[in-house]
Amino acid sequence: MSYGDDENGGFAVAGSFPKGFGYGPDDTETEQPADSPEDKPRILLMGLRRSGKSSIQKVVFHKVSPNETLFLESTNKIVKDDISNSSFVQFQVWDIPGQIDFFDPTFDSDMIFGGCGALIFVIDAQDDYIEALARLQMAVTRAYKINPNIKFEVFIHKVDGLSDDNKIETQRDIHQRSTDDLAEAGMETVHLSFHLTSIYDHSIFEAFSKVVQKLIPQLPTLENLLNILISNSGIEKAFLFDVMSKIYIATDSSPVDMQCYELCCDMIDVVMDMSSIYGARDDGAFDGNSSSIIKLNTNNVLYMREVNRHLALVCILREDSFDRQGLIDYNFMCFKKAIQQVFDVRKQVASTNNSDGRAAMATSHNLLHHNGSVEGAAS
Ligand SMILES: Nc1nc2c(ncn2[C@@H]2O[C@H](COP(=O)(O)OP(=O)(O)OP(=O)(O)O)[C@@H](O)[C@H]2O)c(=O)[nH]1
Repeated sequence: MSYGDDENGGFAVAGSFPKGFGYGPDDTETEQPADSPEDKPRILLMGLRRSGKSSIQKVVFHKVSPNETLFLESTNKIVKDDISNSSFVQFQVWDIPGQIDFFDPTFDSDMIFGGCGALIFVIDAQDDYIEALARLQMAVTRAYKINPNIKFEVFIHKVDGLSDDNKIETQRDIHQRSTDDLAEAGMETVHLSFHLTSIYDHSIFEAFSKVVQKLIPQLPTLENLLNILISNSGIEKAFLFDVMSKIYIATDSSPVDMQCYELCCDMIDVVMDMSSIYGARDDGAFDGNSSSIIKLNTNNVLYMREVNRHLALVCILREDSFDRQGLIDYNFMCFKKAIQQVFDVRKQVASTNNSDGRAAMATSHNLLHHNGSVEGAAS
């Protein structure tokens, strides 16, 4: 059974968009004015020196291998990395040097925290973290006063060096101490989220995915669409990936199994490598009609379909469900159309705002990169 118009019609997204978001300047197919880099929503990476901030940025967004980060030079000034050119997610990642002094008059906290969507605080779990926790509290207090909408994310990082028991104990201890510190400062309403991360496995991509998802206003709609797709196609798990960064911007509502996520990431790597060698386009990237099937010896199939220039659907399903590939493909086409509609609504809202003279200002919600025309991306 495929899903029809009635079910698709269920996503009333128009009213849910915040006013004033725009599209990425690199999207030549849109008519929206370009945001200046300073206006783009940003994710801040903070933490003590050598905690691993630059490494995270390089591994997730620049395809640097973890070993190459071993001898990274210390960052001395704020590094602004605009990742919107290659990615569906439209933001800047700012790497704030560990030694920066929040009370220094040259540190423009209003500007830095004002347009910030999420603040990621990186704590080196292999080191003594007492100083890091004091610093975390200082950063959160300062940032929250300026912008109470910031999402605070704590990466308990470098956990590759810890045993499983130790990881859990460290997370519990950091959680306890940091929430106690905040309560003492009268800020018990501030919510911190904790993630165990390492650049040596997929945990850093998973954690970044969770951070980015919180900043995507269309997330519930995307999740609904994925739920409908999988339940009607015999798919076990589906991820909507930003191909370049391997961040998944949405998945269906069944729990995420790390192994399954890793398989899907590996599939993206394989397919991108193949297309960079044999792809028809100069940039080697997928086009809108690309697909790939990998059959595993566990009787499962990995199936990847390109949604647009930046996004791909990667799903895992049992081999016997894949016998009905025609049905899956039909449902996928409906899914792709629905995704297109979601972003078309967004485009309309933005252009209405612009024609009213309310120029699109970037907000923390301004994350998704609209790919003007799905058909346009297909060769
Ligand atoms: N074992 C392990 N080492 C890591 C991990 N992430 C980063 N490192 C190492 O930590 C060291 C410091 O990393 P950087 O990325 O330079 O740290 P930083 O926070 O940017 O440091 P500053 O620029 O001084 O603020 C490097 O040698 C990295 O290889 C990790 O997940 N596990």
